[in-house]
Amino acid sequence: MTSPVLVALDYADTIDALALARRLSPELCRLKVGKELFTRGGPQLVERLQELGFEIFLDLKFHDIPNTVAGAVRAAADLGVWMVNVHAGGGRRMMEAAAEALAGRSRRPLLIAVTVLTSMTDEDLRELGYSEGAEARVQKLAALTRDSGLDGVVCSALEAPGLRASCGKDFCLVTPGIRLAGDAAGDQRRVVTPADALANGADYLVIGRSITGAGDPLAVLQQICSDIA
Ligand SMILES: O=C(O)c1cc(=O)[nH]c(=O)n1[C@@H]1O[C@H](COP(=O)(O)O)[C@@H](O)[C@H]1O
Repeated sequence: MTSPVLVALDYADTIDALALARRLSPELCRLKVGKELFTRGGPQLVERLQELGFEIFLDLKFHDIPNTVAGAVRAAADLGVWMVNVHAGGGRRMMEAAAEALAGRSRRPLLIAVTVLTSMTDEDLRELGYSEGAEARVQKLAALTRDSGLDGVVCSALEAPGLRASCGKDFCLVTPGIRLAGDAAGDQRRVVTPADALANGADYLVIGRSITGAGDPLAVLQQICSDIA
């Protein structure tokens, strides 16, 4: 599996999610199960997608007290998922507890922290009381994430060059907010094309509606994979 594409299965219905998965191929992508679909389909759906041969990014963005997040991450690992995430805003002790919960497992998911959501702008951050912009805030949260022993971060590919320089080549950069030329940004604000995201140093591209909303999702996925090969 060399494809960097993670297809976001943001569906309200498990039947639709499974139908899309059956049209795609584990050779071309991994699948991301987020809050909406997991709340509908639960662990059983994750297991069914894994039975189809897909590796799963369980995107539940855990953000709670350290003990609770450690337990949630352990539960995700027991499901056999490939990647799981927490919010870096939960702080050092929360992230350390999450990393500790996975320590010593023979097979463990990659543990990643969300920095600043790709739907947010500098103005949104100011409203929350942060004087720094997204770039500086992502840098700060990524450094804390790395120091807390996690494998990498979720960020916009706009921040990837700076993070590659500061966090090193082995720090995993997962980038949503991916849009094909001409696609509507929708609720996303910090958007980048697949080729530019990889050129900026991203390891993985999270792509939802550009694929799931297409008339022929497999054709779009194949086109993306050939464009970035
Ligand atoms: O953690 C994520 O995956 C995530 C973090 C972030 O900052 N921004 C973001 O869009 N995501 C997820 O990435 C996906 C993007 O979907 P599209 O905007 O449809 O490509 C959604 O499932 C989001 O939940």
